[in-house]
Amino acid sequence: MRVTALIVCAGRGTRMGPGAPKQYRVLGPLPVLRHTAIAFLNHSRISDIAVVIHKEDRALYEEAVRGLRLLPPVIGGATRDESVRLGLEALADTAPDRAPPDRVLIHDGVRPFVTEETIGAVISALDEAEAAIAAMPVFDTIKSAADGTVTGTIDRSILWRAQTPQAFRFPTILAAHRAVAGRGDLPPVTDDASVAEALGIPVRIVQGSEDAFKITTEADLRRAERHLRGDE
Ligand SMILES: Nc1ccn([C@@H]2O[C@H](COP(=O)(O)OP(=O)(O)OP(=O)(O)O)[C@@H](O)[C@H]2O)c(=O)n1
Ligand SMILES: C[C@](O)(CO)[C@H](O)COP(=O)(O)O
Repeated sequence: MRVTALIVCAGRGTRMGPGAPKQYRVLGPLPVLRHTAIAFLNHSRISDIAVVIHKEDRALYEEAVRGLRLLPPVIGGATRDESVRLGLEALADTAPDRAPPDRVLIHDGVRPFVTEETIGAVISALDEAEAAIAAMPVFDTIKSAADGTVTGTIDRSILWRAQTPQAFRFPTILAAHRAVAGRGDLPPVTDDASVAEALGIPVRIVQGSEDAFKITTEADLRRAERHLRGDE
């Protein structure tokens, strides 16, 4: 069985502020992306890895992954879901040299601390399901509000914080992304489970890890440095 990790890294990291895109920022001794790629390279059930990059980041990418055995990078698009779809199409278009993957794990390149356990768990979940995502329960009290005033308290027992990897049987997610591409009648798509949900495909929840937080802001990068040092 071919299990491919599709690592999306074509964003601009605007919430991080000025400087190199966050996926190429140095975290400890290595670029963020290199940490992430190594986590998947070290997993015995991952067959290969492809990274989706921004068209202006080729040099940054080549430097960050120098010496790592990866599939050729794919140029992404203006939105995360477009980058994913372009990555999936590239994986589909590898015949006759290589058959498409059986399973694909779509992962944010800026979640470097993905765990071996979570990678294995989302892969295994696909034995019984077409889709499975890493997620974490909600521990805070969640409010709705309008004009700065609370309008209610949301039942947090039904809420989960979606993470990545988000794992799919490859034909399922390829068809789903193709089906929703360009549809203006759907709510904004911020993860790949949303694409599957839009088509009524059941998505299993798999326990993720608090360590697998997404690096979005400067504060997250500082948190990641502390995590790497073992200070949290
Ligand atoms: N057009 C895009 C947008 C995002 N991503 C990737 O999707 C992941 C999660 O997205 P996010 O954290 O929002 O990254 P950015 O879009 O770069 O951040 P911002 O919204 O702050 O610009 C990141 O690894 C990012 O590189 C992508 O491949 N293509
Ligand atoms: C895919 C994701 O990381 C799951 O939580 C999240 O949806 C990315 O959202 P962003 O708006 O691109 O940061």
